[in-house]
Amino acid sequence: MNAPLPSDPLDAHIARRAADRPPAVEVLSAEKIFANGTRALAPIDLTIAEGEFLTLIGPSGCGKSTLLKLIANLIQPSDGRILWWRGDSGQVGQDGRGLAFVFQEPTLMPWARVDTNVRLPLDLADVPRGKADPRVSDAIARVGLSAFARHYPRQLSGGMKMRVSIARALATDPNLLLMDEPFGALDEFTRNKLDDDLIKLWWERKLTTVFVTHSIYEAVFLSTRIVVLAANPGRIFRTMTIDEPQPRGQDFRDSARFAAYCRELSTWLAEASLPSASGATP
Ligand SMILES: Nc1ncnc2c1ncn2[C@@H]1O[C@H](COP(=O)(O)OP(=O)(O)OP(=O)(O)O)[C@@H](O)[C@H]1O
Repeated sequence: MNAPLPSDPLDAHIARRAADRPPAVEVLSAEKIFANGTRALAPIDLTIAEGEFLTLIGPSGCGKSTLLKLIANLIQPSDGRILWWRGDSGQVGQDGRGLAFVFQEPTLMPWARVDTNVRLPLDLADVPRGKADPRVSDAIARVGLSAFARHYPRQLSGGMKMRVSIARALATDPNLLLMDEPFGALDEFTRNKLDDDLIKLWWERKLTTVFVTHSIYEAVFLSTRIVVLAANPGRIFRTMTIDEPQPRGQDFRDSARFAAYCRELSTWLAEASLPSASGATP
């Protein structure tokens, strides 16, 4: 097959485009050592441009979730800094910018209907009902669940529950969407469908997104850039740019270029998983 292989460092074209946009997130020599002494991340430097869809992938325990939580300001770096839109990440929420975090579990309130679940972050922020309700309806419509707004979570499939979780994130109108293996528990068909919808949502809003997955196919399909991490301690192993037209669909999945990206990424993941790459002592 003659499909061109993906470029390793950002190629000049993409680098120029990324340079045109302000950085949404800057990870500046951020390191994480947990209280028990586990060195989860060696100092990491990573700049995420506004509007990027960046995916973190790597062997189990390489620090993907830790890096995502650092970016989310859910945990603090042991050293180094995280900046959001060139400001301290602790300031976010106070400057009109916000983030939403989607976890692997949809974490819905079982006793509350879909619309009430989606309204939760707005209720917590004391947004008046008159303002909140249209945003809730819009978010539910965006994930294709308008007909289920008055249903309870127990009446929904796993994929639909995850859509509710995404709607809840979108209702807050975030500037930064962080997703930690959101579709990892779903079957492949449902996962592909949600990936199709997610890429459309991302494309409509150009919402800066940081996504964690174990799936090579999902990473290649969704991302503008993929960061491969290696473990012990977690660090950036390689970066792959997926410079393909958006929004992507089944034609991209079926293309020779998609297969070439996946093959290359698979090789990199295998290399990142070797003990010599992980820095583990034999
Ligand atoms: N709260 C914690 N306290 C101590 N060690 C932790 C803590 N959270 C994570 N770790 C350790 O930090 C390392 C990175 O964990 P992390 O969950 O970020 O990896 P991951 O790449 O997301 O893993 P997976 O792919 O299995 O979800 C692991 O060695 C893990 O055991």
